[in-house]
Amino acid sequence: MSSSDSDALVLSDDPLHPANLIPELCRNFYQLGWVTGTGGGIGIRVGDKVYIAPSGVQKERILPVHIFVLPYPQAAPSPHTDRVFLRRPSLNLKESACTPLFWNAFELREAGSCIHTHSQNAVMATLLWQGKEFTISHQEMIKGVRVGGVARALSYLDTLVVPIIENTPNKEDLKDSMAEAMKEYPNAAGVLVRRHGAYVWGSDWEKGKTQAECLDYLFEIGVKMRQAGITTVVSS
Ligand SMILES: CSCCC(=O)C(=O)COP(=O)(O)O
Ligand SMILES: [Zn+2]
Repeated sequence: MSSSDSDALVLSDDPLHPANLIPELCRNFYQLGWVTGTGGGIGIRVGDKVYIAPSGVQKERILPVHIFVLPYPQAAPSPHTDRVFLRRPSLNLKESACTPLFWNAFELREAGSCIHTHSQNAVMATLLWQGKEFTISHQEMIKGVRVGGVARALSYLDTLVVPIIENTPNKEDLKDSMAEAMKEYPNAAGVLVRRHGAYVWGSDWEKGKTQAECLDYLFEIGVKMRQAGITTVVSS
């Protein structure tokens, strides 16, 4: 494929094209403090293509030409390449180190997007919930969260449970523990990574964004409640 052919995979006048959405969403997430200092990001899958941002760059300054495009499902990689690409940026960039983790959401939940945040709300939740689960109940925003991130919405009467996995020095090493947590908690809409952040997904980019917003709200209110010493639920 020539570079102009492969550029056609990321150059579009449509603001909803994933190569336009990823830069826009990353700018929004930067304002929320989710992707500062180059950390965090989003991967979007539409049908048989996955769109991924570069690694280690200022995520709020990404352009469509910086986007990698990978086939989905991923063909078996050759011994000389880790991954198969339909399009790589001409600049000397590497795909996000989150790619294998985003793949967990695509494969295990048939997700259409996966968002990785370095939100301090998520990190604080993993510090105040020292076990392997974050839980919260009796919050209206629980109704915005979907079972498994992609199915029916939870009810006000449901308790939200998000598994917490331990961080590792190398991001790639999180793939297996994230997948194990997703299998052990099939109803969870995301996975928290202790002292690091969260991975949240949805069936498309909009629903993934909504899931990430609802979960981040619940991490924040949960943290504030613990810090205020509120441990009981008062009814009526
Ligand atoms: C200060 S960022 C450390 C690496 C990390 O956790 C991260 O999310 C960055 O991922 P990237 O997409 O830049 O490979
Ligand atoms: Zn990270």
